Amino acid sequence: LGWRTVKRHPGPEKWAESFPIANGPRQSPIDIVPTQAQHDHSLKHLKLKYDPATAKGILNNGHSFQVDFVDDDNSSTLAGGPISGIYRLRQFHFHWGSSDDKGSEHTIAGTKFPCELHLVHWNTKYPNFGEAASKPDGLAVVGVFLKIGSANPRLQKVLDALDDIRSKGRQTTFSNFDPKTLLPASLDYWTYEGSLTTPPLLESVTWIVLKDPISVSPAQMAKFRSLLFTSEGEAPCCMVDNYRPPQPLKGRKVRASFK
Ligand SMILES: Oc1ccc(S)c(O)c1
Ligand SMILES: [Zn+2]
Repeated sequence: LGWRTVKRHPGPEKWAESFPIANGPRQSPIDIVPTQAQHDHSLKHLKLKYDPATAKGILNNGHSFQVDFVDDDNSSTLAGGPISGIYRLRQFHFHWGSSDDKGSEHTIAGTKFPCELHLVHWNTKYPNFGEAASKPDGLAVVGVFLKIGSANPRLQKVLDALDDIRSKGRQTTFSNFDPKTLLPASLDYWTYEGSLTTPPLLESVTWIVLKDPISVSPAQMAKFRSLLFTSEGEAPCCMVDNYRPPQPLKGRKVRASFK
């Protein structure tokens, strides 16, 4: 293998060796085909209630970066939509590409976006995130596409924090941030039953993928790509292409909240 082709980080094609669920019946992401999605008028509108004071920190975990939230009460929650009960916001993170023509995990009729935001919530019928993550109705993740356009001022505070967490394992405080400011005007969504898209690939996620993207500029995308997969002291490897490609639908139905 030439140096260009050597795989520094065992990518998605290797995951099934350690995580057989990678070939399971409800894996994510998927390609969403709008014409094949079924409008379900019994789907409720999304109820998102986020308290900026619950923002806690920002961490480079070696496969993405995440903004963590205090989740020991119902200050920041998701309800309504396809889910029953109340789910608490745990963290949000992104997946992105090495160039603007790829990077999202879900695709829309084959169209890839340069980046995708995941807001991760856990079902409060379970005692904590770890317990919920192992249950079929344990997690609800809101997915938001980012599309190249004008610079998005709402992203800037997150991107400005990346200078302090360039390497794997770095974290810093991140407070007073309302993730609702990252959402598009319309909360129309597709929903289906799926999984985490990174190991352990647990099949515990009700996916809620918003139809409308938010904008991100090429310069802002370059900030994402300035992060490193590697720890300080290791040969630096840019954190890019941390997306899993679409997985087989295996008979699942995708429902639409809109006509
Ligand atoms: O906890 C997580 C939930 C969803 C996704 S896609 C993750 O990467 C982690
Ligand atoms: Zn994710």
